[in-house]
Parts: sequence; C-alpha cells; structure tokens
Amino acid sequence: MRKTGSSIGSVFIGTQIDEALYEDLEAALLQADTGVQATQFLLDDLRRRVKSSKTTDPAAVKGLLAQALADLLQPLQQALPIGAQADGPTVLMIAGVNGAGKTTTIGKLTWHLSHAGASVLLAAADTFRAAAREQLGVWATRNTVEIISQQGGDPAAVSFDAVTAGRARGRDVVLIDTAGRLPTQLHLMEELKKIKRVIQKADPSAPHQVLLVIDGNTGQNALAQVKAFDAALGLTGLVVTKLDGTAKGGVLAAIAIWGRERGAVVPVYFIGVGEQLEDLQPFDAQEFASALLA
Ligand SMILES: Nc1nc2c(ncn2[C@@H]2O[C@H](COP(=O)(O)OP(=O)(O)OP(=O)(O)O)[C@@H](O)[C@H]2O)c(=O)[nH]1
Repeated sequence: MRKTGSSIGSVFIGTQIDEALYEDLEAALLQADTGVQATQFLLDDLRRRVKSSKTTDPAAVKGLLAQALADLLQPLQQALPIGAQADGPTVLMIAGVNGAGKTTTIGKLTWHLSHAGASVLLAAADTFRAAAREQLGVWATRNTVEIISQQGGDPAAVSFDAVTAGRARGRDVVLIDTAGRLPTQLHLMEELKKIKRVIQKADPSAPHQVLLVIDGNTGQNALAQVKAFDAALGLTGLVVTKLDGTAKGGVLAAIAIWGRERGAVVPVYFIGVGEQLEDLQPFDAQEFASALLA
C-alpha cells in the first residue's frame, strides 16, 4: 500500500489548512478506492477533528485523518472465533470470485490455525477445476493435514463428507474450499447456497463461518462482491488478499460504512500479504490506516 500512502501523504506538505487541502485529500482518498460515501464521511469527520484540535498545521491533519480512518475501521478488527460451539469442529466455508486467493488463503489459514494448536481438515469442494483439488492437496501436504476430496464429485457432497469426517475424527476446524464464481452467475450462486444447506444437514449449527475472500486490488468492485455474496449466503467475515502488491485498500472504509448500514459489520479477520504459508496477518485497523496514509 506504500504507493497509495505516498499519494495521500504528499497532500499534507502545504503550508495551511484550507479548502484546497480538503479537495486534494478528497481526490487522493477516491484514488485509494475509498469510494464517494466513505470519502465524504471521512472528510466530514476530519473537519470536526481539525476544528476541535484547533491545529493550524497541515502535517497534524494527517495524524487526525489516520485516526478518523482507524476509528472507522476499528469495528472490522475482530478475532476469528474458533471452537465456540458446544461440540464438533468449527466449520468454515470459503467463497469468492475466481482468482481472489481462496485456496492460497486456506493454505495460509491452515498454517495459522495449526500453529495456534488447532487440528484442521480440508475439503476440496472446488470440484469444478481439476487443478483446484491438486492445488489444495499441495497446501494439505505442506501443512501435513488431511484433505477430503472426490474426483468429479458434487461440491455439496464433498462438503457433507468433510463435516461428517471432521466430527468423526475429532478435528477442531474444517475448512471448505469452494470454486470461484461471479455473483452474476446465478446458477453458481445457487450452488453455493446448496453447499451451505447440505453442510447444515451434516451439522445443524454449521457452517459457523462463511468467509469471503476478496482481492485487495479489486477496488470498489470488492464492495459489490461483498454485498452480493452476503445477500446469497450471509457472510460472517472477510479476508483481503494481495495487500503486498499495488493494492490500494481504501475499499475497506467503504465496507465499514456499508457494515454500519447493514446493522452489523462483516469483520476482516485476516489480510494476505504474500504467497507463503506465513503470509497471513490478523487485520489491524490502526496499522492499516497508518499504512494507507503513510
Ligand atoms: N502476492 C500475493 N499473491 C496472492 C495472495 N493470495 C493469493 N495470491 C495469488 O493469487 C493467485 C490466485 O490465488 P488462488 O488461491 O489460486 O485463488 P482462488 O480464489 O483459489 O482461485 P480459483 O479457485 O481459480 O477461483 C495465485 O497466484 C496466488 O499465489 C497474496 O496475499 N499476495
């Protein structure tokens, strides 16, 4: 996010706090994919903060904006609940558009959870792409965990088997990888709903988490994805990937505003910062806000 940082950061080098500064900030925030509504919200909040701080130093405004952004993002910072249910594994269903980073995230999440002491079982419910099963298999081997898969099987059946196996084998977590799909592919969205229904047959309290993986480079379209997948599945959390690249990340501010309107924010449990096992970090609102404005 350094690239975005430098463009917003450079706005604060003027000599006074004037309308031109706010206009430059507006443009920079929009460029960072914050979106119109969140940008407006942040600028209104910032004006209030500037007023009450009585500062006349543009450089101080940067700190105030970072704080406004961090406060907006704070509700998104939550720990992924594991083992909260009375018995059986915590079942996580992972969805997202093609190439968002689902399988890679599952590999990294498996590592993270294993290191926290949880036993993990993987389910290859992406039965659409032949290579997808193999790709998940590679992550299973790297993490030395078991994987449930079926050649040419039905994704809902694989998911059912995995939840049943996770229960029988006493696993703490079952991670279900689903095939990538666009929200506009209605039959594929129906398939996702079916997977969720069938998981519920194996364990009425499952899935305990429905996570959407979004590519941090998607910009404002990420918000559209979140809304569409939430409408179909009822999301409980997000993972934002590829923030090690040229991603701008401002869309999280828009997702935070949308969460308020929804009545409950959809937390960002993790961010992806690379392709290696350890490249998954818990989301930190303060750190994220500072990086965006650095
Ligand atoms: N730099 C970087 N690359 C990532 C990250 N997460 C995933 N990728 C890369 O993004 C590409 C797509 O990742 P996948 O995990 O295959 O995505 P997917 O959502 O499972 O893809 P489909 O199953 O085809 O929908 C791969 O080349 C990954 O290595 C990340 O946090 N940082």
